[in-house]
Amino acid sequence: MEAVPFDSTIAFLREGYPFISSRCDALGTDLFTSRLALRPITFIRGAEAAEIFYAHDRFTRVGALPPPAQHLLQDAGSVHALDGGAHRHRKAAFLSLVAPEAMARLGDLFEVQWHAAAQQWQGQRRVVLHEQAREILTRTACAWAGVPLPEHLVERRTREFGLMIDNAARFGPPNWYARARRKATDRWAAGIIEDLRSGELTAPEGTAVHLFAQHRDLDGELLDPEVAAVELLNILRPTVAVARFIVFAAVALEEHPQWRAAFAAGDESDLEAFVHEVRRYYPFFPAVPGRARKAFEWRGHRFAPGNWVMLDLYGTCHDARLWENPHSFAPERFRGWSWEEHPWSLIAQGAGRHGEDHRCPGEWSTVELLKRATRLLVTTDFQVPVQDLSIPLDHFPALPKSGFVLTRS
Ligand code: HEM
Repeated sequence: MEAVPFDSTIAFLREGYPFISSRCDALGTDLFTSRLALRPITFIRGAEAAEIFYAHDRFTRVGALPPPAQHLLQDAGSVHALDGGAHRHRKAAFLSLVAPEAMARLGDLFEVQWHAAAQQWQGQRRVVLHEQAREILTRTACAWAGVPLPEHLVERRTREFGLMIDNAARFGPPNWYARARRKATDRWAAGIIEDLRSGELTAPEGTAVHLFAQHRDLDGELLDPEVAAVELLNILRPTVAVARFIVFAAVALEEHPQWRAAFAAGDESDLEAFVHEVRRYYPFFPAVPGRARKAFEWRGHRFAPGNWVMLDLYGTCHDARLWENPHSFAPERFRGWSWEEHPWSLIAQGAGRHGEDHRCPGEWSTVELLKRATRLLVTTDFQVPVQDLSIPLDHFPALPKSGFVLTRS
């Protein structure tokens, strides 16, 4: 392994998720500088780095993600692109959607859609869990968010969300295609917001579409329909992305059958711990980029405003100083654990405080959906045929090559 290349682009793409942490381990540090696409960057890793990166508004996301990724993920005008008071105000709106009752409703809708899909599986010899979960989640997310989704649009919307997720870290034609397709999704979502505002459509209070159609920023103005649409998609797309974690939960149940046996027997005392371990152990977002807003110093390194920094999420979730045997799948480690007490260690979905920092407001949805999916995976009748369940770490975002094939006896 070359210690630190002058430009890390090729090494990062070739080595994938462990790139930052393997360099940090080799150098005995939590910080090193290099370049990505020739742009100077500082890579940081670990719980203290997570605190530096998330707390006290030290970093902005503006200008941090390359446009090909940004357009497919959070996009311009979103909560992610805001800082300070404007960010906290918009973030509070997101957090108003995730109260316990709303999570129970999300989980119930998911179960209904899962059972409907499982009926269809009966007529099929084999299905791919990742594809099925994406469609189930597209239906679930739209129903939960108050978005009308006629049957003839289900496949199309599922495909568009999938393209955004799969191609955010790719460059060239696949990314251009996904971005072109996203334009149609943006128009569809903006149309729904406009129909709601004109009264042509109604949605219950407490749903995401109702919220973003009515939401006013700190200046008292309604969001532009395009921005409200972006925020609506920032609920729908990542909810569909939970399909990857559902596949990882299925892999974990297959490779650690004692958990399948416990949950199937109705012992759910470790269900939440299992779900947190799925989020910690399996690779999803490798790292998050930001740009320094203020000058400060950490570990002898001087950060100047505008400096580009990348926090290692995967490496921090596998940091041996935080996790005993970090490369073992061991849900027991999360018994009695709470993210309020440990905001800087399980950072697969960002770090810090949800209301103040850029930490993911979808963590409760993710946990709820994963708990429901795990329960359904152990109670739905199917077989797991021999297949390659290995997860290549040099592909962003990762997934077993088979997508997890299920067959029926
Ligand atoms: C599929 C699993 C998910 C993963 C791996 C994930 C990951 C992340 C990460 C790493 C961040 C922090 C980004 C940063 O610091 O720059 C984030 C932020 C965000 N996530 Fe998630 N997320 C997931 C699910 C969700 C869900 C289900 C929702 C919505 C219901 C959601 C909505 C958001 C939003 C709106 C932000 C921006 C928050 C802010 O800037 O304050 N995510 N997510």
